[in-house]
Amino acid sequence: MTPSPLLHAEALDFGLLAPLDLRLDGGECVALWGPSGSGKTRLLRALADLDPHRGAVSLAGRPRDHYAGHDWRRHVALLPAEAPWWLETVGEHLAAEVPAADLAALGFEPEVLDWQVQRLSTGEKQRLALVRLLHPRGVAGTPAPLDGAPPPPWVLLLDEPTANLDTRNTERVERYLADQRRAGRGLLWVSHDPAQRARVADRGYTLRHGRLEEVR
Ligand SMILES: Nc1ncnc2c1ncn2[C@@H]1O[C@H](COP(=O)(O)OP(=O)(O)OP(=O)(O)O)[C@@H](O)[C@H]1O
Repeated sequence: MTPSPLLHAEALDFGLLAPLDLRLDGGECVALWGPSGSGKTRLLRALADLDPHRGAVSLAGRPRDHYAGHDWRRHVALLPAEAPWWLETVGEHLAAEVPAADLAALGFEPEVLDWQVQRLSTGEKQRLALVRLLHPRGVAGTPAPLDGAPPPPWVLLLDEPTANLDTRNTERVERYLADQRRAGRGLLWVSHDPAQRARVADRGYTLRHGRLEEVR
């Protein structure tokens, strides 16, 4: 029997594209690309259950309805192209126990937690939003993971996570995300860069003529 995919969308319809099927396994990185305005962000938002949609989406074999809304979004976590920041300091946005190793992997000293958000550059915001995706503040009662599963999030929906970064920081982010794959998380990664897709992804989906097509 084929094991169920980590994330599975069947006949997903959010009003822009033909109803689409998509699967993502744990430990897999799948690239997503297509022209500007083709619907990549809206697809990620539908998978994260942030916008209305029809069709069946399941996580670890359990349908969306099995999970409370906040629990789904904790497990199927979206990194937007421009993540919002609403509190004064970086540290206020992150879990109190955010590992220094995660900060260091993305080029930060622990002092970054005291930095004012308003001083952050675009690229610093992008890298710190990735740390926050893995270690958000104020997530009550992290559910016990399934056997062998990493702590949530299990799926990372990444909207051009290196768009504002130089080569060195792009490498840091790629390494950090490779570590997340090794931990068993599944990555759906929007990238316009064919060289990056070849480096990081096992396969891909492209949006063409209002349809999602799988590319191997
Ligand atoms: N809330 C919304 N309501 C209606 N249309 C929307 C909404 N958000 C986005 N759109 C439209 O849906 C289309 C797809 O937008 P989307 O942001 O998903 O594109 P994209 O593929 O991510 O593009 P880019 O590569 O430029 O980021 C665009 O025409 C956009 O204007």
